[in-house]
Amino acid sequence: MFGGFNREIGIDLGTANTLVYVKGKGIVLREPSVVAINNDTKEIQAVGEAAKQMIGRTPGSIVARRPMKDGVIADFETTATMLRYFINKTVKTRGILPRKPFIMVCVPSGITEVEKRAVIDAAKAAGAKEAGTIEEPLAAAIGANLPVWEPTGSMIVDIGGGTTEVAVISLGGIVSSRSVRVAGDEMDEAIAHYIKKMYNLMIGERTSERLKIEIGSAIPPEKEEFMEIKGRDLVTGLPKTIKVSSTEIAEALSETVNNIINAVKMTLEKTPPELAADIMDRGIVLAGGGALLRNLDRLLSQETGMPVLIADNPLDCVAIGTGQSLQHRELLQNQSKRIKRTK
Ligand SMILES: Nc1ncnc2c1ncn2[C@@H]1O[C@H](COP(=O)(O)OP(=O)(O)OP(=O)(O)O)[C@@H](O)[C@H]1O
Repeated sequence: MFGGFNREIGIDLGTANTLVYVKGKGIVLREPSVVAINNDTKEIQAVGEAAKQMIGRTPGSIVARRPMKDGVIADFETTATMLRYFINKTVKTRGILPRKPFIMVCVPSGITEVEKRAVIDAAKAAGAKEAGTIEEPLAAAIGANLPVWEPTGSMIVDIGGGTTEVAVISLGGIVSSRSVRVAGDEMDEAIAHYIKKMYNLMIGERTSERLKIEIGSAIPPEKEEFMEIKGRDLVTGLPKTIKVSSTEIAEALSETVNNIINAVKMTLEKTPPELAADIMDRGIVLAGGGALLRNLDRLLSQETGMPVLIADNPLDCVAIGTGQSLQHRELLQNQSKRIKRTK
């Protein structure tokens, strides 16, 4: 019924970024999941990239916030407004959104039925003929081209902004999974904390993220790299510039990285032996922006004794998988009926 060319849209409603995928066109919108609100009037000042630029730079009355912080919908009203804004922006600026599309929205696993309903309502309010939701690990696995519909075990580790979702999937369903609130945001916080402790320097969220992306690594890299950063000296209260090394950032990240590795190990321990053997053959697949942290694949492989691969487009996997899942709506519906029956 919804098979018409590009009437299907997938939206990855992520903690850090929201992506819109249109069948036949690919990813057409990619913006930070940030909303700036005027606290006095409660009016929305900016959404997406414009709002992200405001983080840490707003006057008292305006707050730039991430309505999905920690991988859950912390502020539903704002999330719904943000979703509507992104759908409308896709229609207006690109003019490619089909009329009355079917919209599939990827949501963090473990959100409540009420929250799912509210996401569906927000998508409908933004013009969807019909809307559905898919859980993030399943979408990531589809986007990473794992054989999720077959009777074989696949393991996906999706390291996003707020959460790391580890799941073993077989026959279109999640067999065992673990979701921990330790991912990219926590890495940024760990870096800021380390710089404060070692240098008495306060740095902003965006500076820590740059350190992580530019010189961060899960194990100290063979070739040392350095980066200059600016912050506020906590002793003098004045701006100051310092030079930080990649070894220092690896040290700052070690605890967070270990927590992610432990989540993978715990999920492997709960995985039935036949499926574990399949994963051993195929390897653990990393997705999400956190998969790009240098040497994380190497360290995870050393720690688990399993092959570890990074998905082709780790940042886009979930959005692509969400869009592609529409082709398998019937399988998804059957699967969720099966899961409800066995609960
Ligand atoms: N090269 C990189 N190295 C390390 N981390 C990176 C890199 N590029 C992006 N990231 C991090 O990836 C995270 C965003 O990933 P992604 O877009 O997959 O998250 P999300 O889907 O929005 O979040 P969630 O899955 O929690 O809902 C951010 O924390 C970002 O800093």
